[in-house]
Amino acid sequence: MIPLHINVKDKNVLVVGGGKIALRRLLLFLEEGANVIVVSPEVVVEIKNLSNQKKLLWLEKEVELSDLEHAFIIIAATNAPAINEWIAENAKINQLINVASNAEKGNVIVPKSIKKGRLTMSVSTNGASPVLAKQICEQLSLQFDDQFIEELDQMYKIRMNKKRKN
Ligand SMILES: C[C@@]1(CC(=O)O)c2cc3[nH]c(cc4nc(cc5[nH]c(cc(n2)[C@H]1CCC(=O)O)[C@@](C)(CC(=O)O)[C@@H]5CCC(=O)O)C(CC(=O)O)=C4CCC(=O)O)c(CCC(=O)O)c3CC(=O)O
Ligand SMILES: NC(=O)C1=CN([C@@H]2O[C@H](COP(=O)(O)OP(=O)(O)OC[C@H]3O[C@@H](n4cnc5c(N)ncnc54)[C@H](O)[C@@H]3O)[C@@H](O)[C@H]2O)C=CC1
Repeated sequence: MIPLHINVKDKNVLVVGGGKIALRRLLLFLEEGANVIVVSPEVVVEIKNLSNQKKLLWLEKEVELSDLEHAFIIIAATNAPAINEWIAENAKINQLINVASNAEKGNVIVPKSIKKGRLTMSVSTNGASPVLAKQICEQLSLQFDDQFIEELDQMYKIRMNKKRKN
């Protein structure tokens, strides 16, 4: 696996399942301006609220083949591993698919990530220990204080100015 930072703004993201893992995943995508569709017969109250606020579309049903069609990224996060794997098997070869119950069945994994201004840190243990990935990422992020983040922003502005002149 190689790490990539993907721009998901205005991209269709299908989240199958409506539990706490689905919620954790979809919040990441909503923050980045993706169009999130949740397919699940039941959802946690936070997802219900987001649906009422029109921040996402909730389809109150079990997943069907046709739901997968227009998704750029699919998150298979039901509590039935067989359903999650069925989703992965039926995704098209060029779709990105995350299987929450078994990373190896999908083609993307969600690392632990922390954003501070323009700095993004992300850590994956390739499924060995998600808890350790979280700890390592949090420790890493302590090395960068607010002043560093402001300096980074200045660097960005200077760099953009230079690029414009070239
Ligand atoms: C492969 C991956 C797939 C993916 O991309 O989804 C995956 C898979 C699995 N996680 C499982 C369990 C837990 N995962 C967490 C927590 C997190 N898991 C995250 C990522 C990933 N988890 C991806 C790999 C990351 C890497 O490579 O290091 C974090 C970092 C990011 C995020 O989830 O946002 C997030 C940090 C939390 C935060 O920030 O709060 C906790 C603790 C908690 O929830 O607090 C537990 C319970 C304790 C335990 O079991 O260790 C199980 C077993 C499920 C079962 O038993 O049914 C599987 C399935 C399997 O291993 O096959
Ligand atoms: N990647 C990670 O960080 C972690 C992954 N997991 C895995 O994530 C999965 C989900 O965990 P939770 O959110 O805690 O489960 P949960 O039990 O809280 O939620 C499961 C959701 O799936 C929905 N669902 C069930 N069958 C469905 C179907 N046929 N179509 C559509 N939706 C369906 C249910 O309505 C429910 O909303 C589990 O498989 C678990 O193994 C669990 C912990 C951490």
